[in-house]
Amino acid sequence: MKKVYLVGFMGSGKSAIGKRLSTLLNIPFYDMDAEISEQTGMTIHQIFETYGEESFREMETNFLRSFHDEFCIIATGGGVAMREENRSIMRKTGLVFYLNANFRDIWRRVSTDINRPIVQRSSRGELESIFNQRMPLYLKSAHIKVETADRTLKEITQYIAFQIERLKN
Ligand SMILES: Nc1ncnc2c1ncn2[C@@H]1O[C@H](COP(=O)(O)OP(=O)(O)OP(=O)(O)O)[C@@H](O)[C@H]1O
Ligand SMILES: O=C(O)C1=C[C@@H](O)[C@@H](O)[C@H](O)C1
Ligand SMILES: [Mg+2]
Repeated sequence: MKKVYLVGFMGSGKSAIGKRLSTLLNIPFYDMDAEISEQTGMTIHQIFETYGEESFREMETNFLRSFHDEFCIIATGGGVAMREENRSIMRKTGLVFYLNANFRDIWRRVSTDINRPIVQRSSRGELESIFNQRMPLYLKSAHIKVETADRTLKEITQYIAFQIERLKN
């Protein structure tokens, strides 16, 4: 197995769990949002404002296309699993975990965060409808669905670590 990808909606814990997994298993960790920010020297917000969302989506696909071969953990951005090409690259080059969270928890975690442009421009109802539209595509991208509701970050991390150890050869 080459890579471990974490997919799921904004606030489902991809970045937080990715970091913890990396420490627990001693595997390098990359956060796509942070990597793209670093490459461009801009925040995600600035990229959306300056170039538009579609250009950001191209940057995500380019990241996946060109990322080097390495056994590592990758926390994807919340929209990455929406593109067929992205799903195909992830499934071919690694093991994909979908972090399933309920919308109530997600809203509590992200509604006041200024760093997520899609949250900033959406009402609660609009965000919930995006969440519902995206769900089938997260499922389609994933090899394993992880239920996160009522579980601590530690419990979720340990469960995914167990699955990685089980499937890595
Ligand atoms: N199961 C959980 N229990 C407690 N806190 C959680 C849990 N999952 C996520 N969080 C917290 O919610 C916040 C958002 O999580 P995180 O930034 O990891 O989401 P994300 O999936 O990376 O979102 P995005 O797609 O926007 O990058 C963080 O403060 C994280 O610690
Ligand atoms: O769900 C999304 O579309 C996004 C999630 C974040 O990780 C960032 O990639 C960006 O804010 C867009
Ligand atoms: Mg993240």
